[in-house]
Amino acid sequence: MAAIRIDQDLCIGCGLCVRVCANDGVKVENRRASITENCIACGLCVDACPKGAVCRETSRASADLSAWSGMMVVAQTDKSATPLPVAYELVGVARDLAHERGCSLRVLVISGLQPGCQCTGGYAPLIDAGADEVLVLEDPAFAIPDGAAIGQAVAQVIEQFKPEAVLFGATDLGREVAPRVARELSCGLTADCTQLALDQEGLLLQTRPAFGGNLLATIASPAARPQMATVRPGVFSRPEPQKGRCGTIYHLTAAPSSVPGIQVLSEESASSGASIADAEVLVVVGRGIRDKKALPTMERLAALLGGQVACTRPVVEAGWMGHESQVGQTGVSVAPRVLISMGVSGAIQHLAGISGAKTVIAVNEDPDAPIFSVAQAGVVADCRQVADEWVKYLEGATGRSA
Ligand SMILES: Cc1cc2nc3c(=O)[nH]c(=O)nc-3n(C[C@H](O)[C@H](O)[C@H](O)COP(=O)(O)OP(=O)(O)OC[C@H]3O[C@@H](n4cnc5c(N)ncnc54)[C@H](O)[C@@H]3O)c2cc1C
Repeated sequence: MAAIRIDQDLCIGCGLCVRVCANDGVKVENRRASITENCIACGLCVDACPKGAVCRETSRASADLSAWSGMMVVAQTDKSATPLPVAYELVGVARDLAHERGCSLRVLVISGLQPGCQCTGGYAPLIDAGADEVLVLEDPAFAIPDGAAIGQAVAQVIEQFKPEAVLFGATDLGREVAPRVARELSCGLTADCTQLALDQEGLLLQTRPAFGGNLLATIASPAARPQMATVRPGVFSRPEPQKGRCGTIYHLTAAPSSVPGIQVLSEESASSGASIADAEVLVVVGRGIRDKKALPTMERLAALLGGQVACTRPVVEAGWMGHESQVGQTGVSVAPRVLISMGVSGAIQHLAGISGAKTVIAVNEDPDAPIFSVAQAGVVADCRQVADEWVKYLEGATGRSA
């Protein structure tokens, strides 16, 4: 990130910089301007200064942009050090960007296993998915999702390999690690991107919904490296593996952490089920189910279809389901093969999380509900009645009953 510097020899103390600053980030004393601690480096004062006395000062990380090249994906892993599905989704999009840019793609795997150990199946699938190099950063301490320690280690690897762009999955841990890395490297970070592209000069264009999804903001980072973005699980699809692709796997040892580590005193499972981000079939319930008592039927329907139940934000706010089940802008992005939407209006913040669904079947009493505009099949009816009938039919067809 750039900071603002004032050349005291050029400054005439006119105060135009103070007038344009919305943040009390600059003051004039004794006919000379100086930057205060409130400065957010927006640069309005740079443009306003008639004498060119105010300028941006580039940081350590961004000093020599040409030293940074190639793409990097930071791959979070599960307890067995197997990369999460979102890592493959990121490799797919980063591979396309690297191809367009004519550069290489490294995947940095965060492994909590003992040095030299690898997950079942190894890391070759990352190469099949598009990585040219896989760097396995190993430290048994990473078995604990400690954002501070992992962030510090990831920043060190990034400084060593100097990729021009780095992508993180917007998982709980990714959302904690990525800002710490950005802070450590003094670069920017765009959270929750839904599109990534390159401009003519090869700058990473990072697009994300803003203002409740009513606006798409495209953000570039021309003055700092690396360019960094987080992407939610399910936004991009997992690439088809290309068996036999060439690539190299390296094992790196993390430097000892200098941040105070997290100490685990006891463990309690927050949810027993699999993530809704990975479900092939989802029954998404909205406020239209009207009562928590309707949930068991929805769960039964989901089970009979081989899927899981997810929900809208009001259902979480009512305390009927946990936040890990919420689909949408402030929840999880999902990409099931079939999504059955029960009593969901289809607000834009909810639709932001279901764009990856292949087929949407919507059940709503209101024929004008916006959910129908994204559905391939729609039923105008009471969703509780439809769920009852559907469960009865499936139980009859399969011979199973609750
Ligand atoms: C910054 C921000 C972030 C947000 N993030 C999210 C998010 O991540 N996820 C999310 O879901 N929301 C989010 N919201 C809230 C969002 O704007 C909507 O309020 C929410 O999605 C509406 O949920 P709903 O469809 O369950 O409820 P409602 O809007 O109340 O819709 C209920 C629907 O059910 C229908 N209905 C009623 N009874 C029945 C019945 N018996 N059978 C069939 N249909 C019936 C109604 O016709 C209606 O269409 C966010 C809002 C903001 C401002």
